[in-house]
Amino acid sequence: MAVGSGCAAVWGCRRVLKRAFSLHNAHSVRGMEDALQLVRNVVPPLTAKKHKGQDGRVGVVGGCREDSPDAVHDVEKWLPRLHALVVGPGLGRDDVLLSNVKDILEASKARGIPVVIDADGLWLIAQQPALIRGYQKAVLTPNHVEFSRLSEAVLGDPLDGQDRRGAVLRLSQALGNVTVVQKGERDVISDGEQVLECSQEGSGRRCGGQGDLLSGSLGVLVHWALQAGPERTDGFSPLLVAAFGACALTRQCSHQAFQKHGRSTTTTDMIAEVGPAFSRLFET
Ligand SMILES: NC(=O)C1=CN([C@@H]2O[C@H](COP(=O)(O)OP(=O)(O)OC[C@H]3O[C@@H](n4cnc5c(N)ncnc54)[C@H](OP(=O)(O)O)[C@@H]3O)[C@@H](O)[C@H]2O)[C@@H](O)CC1
Ligand SMILES: Nc1ncnc2c1ncn2[C@@H]1O[C@H](COP(=O)(O)OP(=O)(O)OP(=O)(O)O)[C@@H](O)[C@H]1O
Ligand SMILES: [Mg+2]
Repeated sequence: MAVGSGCAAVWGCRRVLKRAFSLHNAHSVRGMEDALQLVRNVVPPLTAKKHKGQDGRVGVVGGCREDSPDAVHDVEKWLPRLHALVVGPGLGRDDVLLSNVKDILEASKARGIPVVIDADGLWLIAQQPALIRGYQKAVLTPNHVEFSRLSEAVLGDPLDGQDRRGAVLRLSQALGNVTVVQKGERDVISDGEQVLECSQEGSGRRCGGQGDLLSGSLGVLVHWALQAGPERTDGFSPLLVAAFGACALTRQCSHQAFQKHGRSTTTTDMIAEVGPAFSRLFET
């Protein structure tokens, strides 16, 4: 989407049409370039006027400390400093641990802290959907199987493979418009109102840990998008745009790492690609 004085009129006209289309049809899926531009709109500029942590302090609840008796108290101390929390990567499914994670989620919601819930954090949500129902600062990032478990637990029916967009929309609505990302060949993202699909070219490698890269980068993008506000996301929810950005970044990292390492690509190789991938997608 070219935006400049010469194109202002075109841009303005297209923008009105797009907004009309997108607001009229809640299931509209936006083009990749338009959606990438929305992500660019929320990336905070680097300036000498900022200090450490100002553009995001993100906590990860990944299972090491959450097994201790004082886990909730220990983590709660950090909450006032955090802009977002990522819950789930590497968590495990131990009952005592998940009980602590439940209390940490309750404390985070009470403070209005945005939460990204992935992996075994989703195992907990499938068991207790009420934990995040209606908390519109939550983003869930299920893979195929995790989505099916959630769909079964919340809607009573497993994944409808035919109509992925409808399935994601319905699950989001049933959870009170939390944002849901169904990862897959194309990532389908919905806040129960609108739907975005990310088809950024990734790779054929399905090494473990790629979902962790997605949920971690999403923790940062959620903070940036909420800080930027809906006026920067053209009528789309900031969380929807943040989720699209994390999906595109993760897939681009996979694509770049696979070009270098082929079948031996691991998520560690992908992490090394975050800088160049981010620049390619979001640095104008
Ligand atoms: N960094 C860490 O610590 C990480 C920790 N992790 C943790 O590891 C645990 C296992 O995680 P996971 O993702 O392998 O198990 P899950 O999603 O329950 O799938 C179970 C089975 O479902 C199937 N299946 C899977 N995908 C499918 C598809 N697209 N389409 C169709 N079928 C599909 C497949 O069955 P199979 O084909 O093997 O019979 C698969 O074995 C879990 O606790 C997770 O949190 C991981 O998140 C990785 C990073
Ligand atoms: N069939 C596919 N083709 C291309 N990209 C895919 C495909 N399936 C998943 N991806 C991408 O791979 C990344 C991880 O998705 P995946 O479904 O493997 O998550 P996951 O199972 O939670 O990963 P993890 O092993 O970290 O738990 C996402 O960026 C997703 O878009
Ligand atoms: Mg995963």
